[in-house]
Amino acid sequence: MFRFRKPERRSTLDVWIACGFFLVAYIAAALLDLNDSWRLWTQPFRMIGLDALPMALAITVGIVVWFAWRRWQEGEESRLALSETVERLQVEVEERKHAQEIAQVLSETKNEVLDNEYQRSEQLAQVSKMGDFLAAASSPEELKEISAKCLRNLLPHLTVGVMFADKSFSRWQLHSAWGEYHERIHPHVDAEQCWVLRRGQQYADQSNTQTMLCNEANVTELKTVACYPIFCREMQFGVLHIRSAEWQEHILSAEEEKMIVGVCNTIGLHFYNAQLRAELSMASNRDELTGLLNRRGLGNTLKREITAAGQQGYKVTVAMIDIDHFKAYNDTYGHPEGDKALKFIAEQLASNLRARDVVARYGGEEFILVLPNTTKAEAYKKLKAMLVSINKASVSSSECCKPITLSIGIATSPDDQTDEERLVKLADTALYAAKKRGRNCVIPYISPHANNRIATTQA
Ligand SMILES: Nc1nc2c(ncn2[C@@H]2O[C@H](COP(=O)(O)OP(=O)(O)OP(=O)(O)O)[C@@H](O)[C@H]2O)c(=O)[nH]1
Repeated sequence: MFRFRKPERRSTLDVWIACGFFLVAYIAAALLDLNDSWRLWTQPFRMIGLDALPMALAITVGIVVWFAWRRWQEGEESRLALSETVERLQVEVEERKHAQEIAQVLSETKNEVLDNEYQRSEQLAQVSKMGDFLAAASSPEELKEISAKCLRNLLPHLTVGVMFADKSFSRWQLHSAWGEYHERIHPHVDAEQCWVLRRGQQYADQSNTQTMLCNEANVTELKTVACYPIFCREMQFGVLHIRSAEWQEHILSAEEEKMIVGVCNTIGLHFYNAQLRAELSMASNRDELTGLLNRRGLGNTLKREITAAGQQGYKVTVAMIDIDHFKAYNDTYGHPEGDKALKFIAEQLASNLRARDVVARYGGEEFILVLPNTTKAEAYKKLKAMLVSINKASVSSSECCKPITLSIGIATSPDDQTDEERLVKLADTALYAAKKRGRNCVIPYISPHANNRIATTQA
């Protein structure tokens, strides 16, 4: 392709070209001069003495041709310059277009990243809110409700079932389900059939073989399954079950999965804490030796019963029970035998009660019975019979080294007192009278004076 020459080189070339033209014109003129017709044609000029005119004309023609050629060449050069400029501009336009496309892609990616970040921060806010609510939950039912709600907010677009263990931890009941195919999720699953529960790990199946699927997954027409355990320290509390009607390599993206596993672990931790709290509260309200309520456990129960009795207009009778000569029993047969005897009495008392009655170990060898909806006379009759039956049972039981007798004092609310502590104190006053009266008897509280009199009267 023709390229532009630099101006200084072009001017030198132009001189040479002009000389060339001149030479060509001169040679042409000389050759023409040899030609007859040329001589004939220039004859008139010679006759009038203008011999040089043909040469001058030839030179002029040469110069004109040269100028025409120069003009043509310059036009060619500017056309070339123009086409190069156009080419350059086209390249520039292409480059700009490309840059614009990159900018567009970058801006879209940025928006996507921002959207994802926003979504993630929303989800984190929800998870942290869930953590607060879970920490404040006061029952397993509340924990289940809060967990299911949070999971629903995090995975609203999928078919999901949230299952929690029943009391025996052998069956997982469907608590909540949502999504297009939620009706196809089974209402319960047995622990032995669930790979998540058996392995204690998340389980996903996106193959179309279904060989490893639990019965729950096989019977439904849904295809891909992903299950996540809700557990803590080997204790399984629930399962998050996600289904899809399509074969999918991943139901959840890697990011979503990471978040869901974290949420399930948090829920598991709260269930575990709640269980620990319940066990702790149970332990602090229970007597270790007999398994009965202890004095702390009794406090709340007695208060509740007295309030209910006041509201519903019935009577509650409290019986304070003490084993007779228990120090001597311990001294004679040893402390371990004394423990056995205490357990025996606890079992006897519990087995003689109605479902609503409460028995507690008040301390040492003292027990308390709370008998709702029982008058003093009814309690007296019932406890007298109990006294005899426990004594009889102790005779034949291998738990007791010798027959055991009990002394019992009773007081009734609202007749004697409506305050639980004072009511127990009155029952204790009656018990003191029973001891004084010779033990192995039931004494109702009447008044300090009357009880004193009863105590000193021979049985
Ligand atoms: N084995 C055993 N003995 C206990 C336990 N708690 C308290 N005791 C014993 O219970 C006995 C109570 O004795 P006391 O308060 O003198 O009464 P008692 O000997 O039963 O005499 P009375 O009540 O007047 O008939 C003490 O010897 C305590 O050591 C326990 O958990 N296990």
